[in-house]
Amino acid sequence: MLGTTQPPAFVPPTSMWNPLLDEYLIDEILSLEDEQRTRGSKPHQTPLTAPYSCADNLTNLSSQGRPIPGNNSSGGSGHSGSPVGMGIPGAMQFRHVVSSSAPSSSDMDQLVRGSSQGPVPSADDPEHYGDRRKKDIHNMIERRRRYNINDRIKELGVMLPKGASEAEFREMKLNQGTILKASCDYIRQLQKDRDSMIKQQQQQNKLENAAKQYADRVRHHVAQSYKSGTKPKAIRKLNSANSSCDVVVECGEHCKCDPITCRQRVLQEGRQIPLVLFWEGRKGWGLRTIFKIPKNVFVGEYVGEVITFAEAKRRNKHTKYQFSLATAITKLDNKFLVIDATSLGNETRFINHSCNPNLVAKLVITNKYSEHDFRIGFYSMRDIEPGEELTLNYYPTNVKPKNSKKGRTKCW
Ligand SMILES: C[S@@+](CC[C@H](N)C(=O)[O-])C[C@H]1O[C@@H](n2cnc3c(N)ncnc32)[C@H](O)[C@@H]1O
Repeated sequence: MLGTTQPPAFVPPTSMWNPLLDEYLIDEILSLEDEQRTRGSKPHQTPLTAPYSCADNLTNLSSQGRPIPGNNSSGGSGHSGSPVGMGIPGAMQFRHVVSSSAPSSSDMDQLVRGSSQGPVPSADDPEHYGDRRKKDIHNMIERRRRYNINDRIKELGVMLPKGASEAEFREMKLNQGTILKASCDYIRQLQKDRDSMIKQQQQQNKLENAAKQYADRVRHHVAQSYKSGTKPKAIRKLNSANSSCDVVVECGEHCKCDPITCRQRVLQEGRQIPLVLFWEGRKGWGLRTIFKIPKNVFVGEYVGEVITFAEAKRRNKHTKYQFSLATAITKLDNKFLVIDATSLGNETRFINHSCNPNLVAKLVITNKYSEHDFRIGFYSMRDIEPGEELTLNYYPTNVKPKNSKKGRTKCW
């Protein structure tokens, strides 16, 4: 290999061991050695004064006027433990770390100088001498590589997570095989974790984008409705909320409308008008409005436990918070259910009775395919002034009041 103008085609190492690389190194060392010997034999040439290291040669070849193809690295000293970018083709990919327990540069130096123990081969037999030197250097490199591998495996063992308990970990027989296997497992786990983190991050980004788009759409629609002069949903009137209609049908999950802009989902959005609880003397607690409520506006929903008539009858003596659908409408498919707000309910259970009410109760259907989605909504029958009490006729004319005498509606 030495003496050829072109270096051998270099295959980037896929492992720590690369025979081509060894050959190349050995040839380079021997050629340097030859060069020195030749220089030293010429009397008028300056001998080498600085301590000369074989390992230094490996890393400083390029600076000594022997260009090595592909060598971009300035190199290190090659001494124990320091990362060295080898001055050889493909060195960029091959970051070599010299083992701390490996034979040192001076060992290598000695070897190259031929001061190692054992008979020195005669210089008269250059072929034999060359072969012997080659073999020694090869062995030395091989030893260094082995030490290096061992040290890196030890390092991996120290870096591995301790697992369940440190004591258990210490008891584990950490031979090189187990360390390598545990390292592979650990790296695999890290890769999995990284993948799932990336997925989570992507999911989160998606959700954030969706939320942002949603908020933008809401802002856009509110701005549009203000521009076109329509009122925002909070005090929007519902066409069907007039006293001549007992049933209000809202858009539900089967409607194709946009849930944000749909004007037929008023009750489903909940109460928008602020109300206050007020002590009404003999009537007990009552409900008042702080702001003016225009006519035909949704005010609130009566919520509670939905029970059967039979169950309502059984509980009747113990509660005053039952609201029967039959009192809001006369008949709906013969299904009369009762909403009991005794143990579960909201502020609308404090609406008191009046023969001259300002609210009307309506049956609201939000999902026409489910009989359980009948709900009770309260709507303003007229304009209600700020501070006025909200009232409802508990006994519409077509329903016989439970405490009436001779069919006459009891009215306070
Ligand atoms: C649904 S609750 C209304 C809230 C009730 N005021 C409270 O403090 O719990 C119905 C009860 O309120 C009382 N009530 C409602 N309207 C009334 C009125 N106009 N006059 C007297 N009491 C009334 C009756 O005791 C009735 O049984």
